[in-house]
Amino acid sequence: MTILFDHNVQDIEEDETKKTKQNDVDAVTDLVLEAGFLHPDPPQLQISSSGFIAPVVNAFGHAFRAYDAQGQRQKGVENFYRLNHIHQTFDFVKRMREEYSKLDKMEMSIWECCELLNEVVDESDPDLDEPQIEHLLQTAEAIRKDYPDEDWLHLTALIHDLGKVLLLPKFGGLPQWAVVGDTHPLGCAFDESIVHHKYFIDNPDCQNPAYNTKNGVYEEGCGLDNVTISWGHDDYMYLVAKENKTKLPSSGLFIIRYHSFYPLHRCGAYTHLMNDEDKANLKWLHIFNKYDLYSKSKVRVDVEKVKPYYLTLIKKYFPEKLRW
Ligand SMILES: O[C@H]1[C@H](O)[C@@H](O)[C@H](O)[C@@H](O)[C@H]1O
Ligand SMILES: [Fe+2]
Ligand SMILES: [Fe+2]
Repeated sequence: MTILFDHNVQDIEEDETKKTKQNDVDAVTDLVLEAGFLHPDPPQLQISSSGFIAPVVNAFGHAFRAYDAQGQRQKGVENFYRLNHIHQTFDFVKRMREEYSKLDKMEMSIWECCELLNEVVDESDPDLDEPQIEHLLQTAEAIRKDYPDEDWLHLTALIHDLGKVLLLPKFGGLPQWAVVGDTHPLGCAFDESIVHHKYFIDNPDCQNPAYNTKNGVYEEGCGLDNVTISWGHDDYMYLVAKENKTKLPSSGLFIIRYHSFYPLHRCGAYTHLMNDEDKANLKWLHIFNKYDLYSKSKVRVDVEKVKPYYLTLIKKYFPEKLRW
């Protein structure tokens, strides 16, 4: 089997190498092997310098995040991004943040929310068509295996996509383009690395010269907290966690808030807007992203078996009931 090194994340991983034992990092591989879509030839695993083993193909037999591949699912995904890029404007995001900061939609616990995600399927995702609760547990269990001592990271993984409840009628029933998919800043130029960039041509913000330069309405180094990012499940869950006074560390909140910001954490775009705290937190986001992306598989996690562990974490970091 060919071994490919993932240079993108290499520098962060060097610090982590000690923590990560080779025979402890096969959670993802196990899941994929059991599902039976790995073959020794051609090579279907990538091994990064830390020993993290990532499958090269997704459950549909395509490369991960292959937005330009042919197929029915890709067509739906492209249409999703067309709508997302046309309708997410600076003003739209401001209105959404105002509305959802009220947290007046619902009262419930974190676990109750996990169960609600059983109803949710994400149309923006070329790699997954399982109910979202599977994805939450797959991500959390995979990261738990490799980072057994970082319980905050396990819980962060479990809750990172809970914001997708915005799709449900009780939470306003927002359309998919306002909830899922990758995110990007508004109020400055749309970077070429954004998936299906061509559709921004019909976004009204393109007509506003103040929004069309590299810095736009921002100052270099202003910090991501001061940047308006397209509205969706990331920012909503960040608001919920913060306003309900979670005890998660700032790196956990950063992961939740920016995990869909692929132009930044995959492509290195918009880094000029970061401050020092963002840079420190980005290291954890890089680690998290591998598990978020490559743990997507058809192999189900036994929910009842792992539930007691996650309930203790929820109790440690969150109040019993949260306002949503
Ligand atoms: O399609 C996916 C999905 O919606 C994820 O939850 C999100 O975090 C990713 O950025 C996106 O590409
Ligand atoms: Fe997500
Ligand atoms: Fe996710």
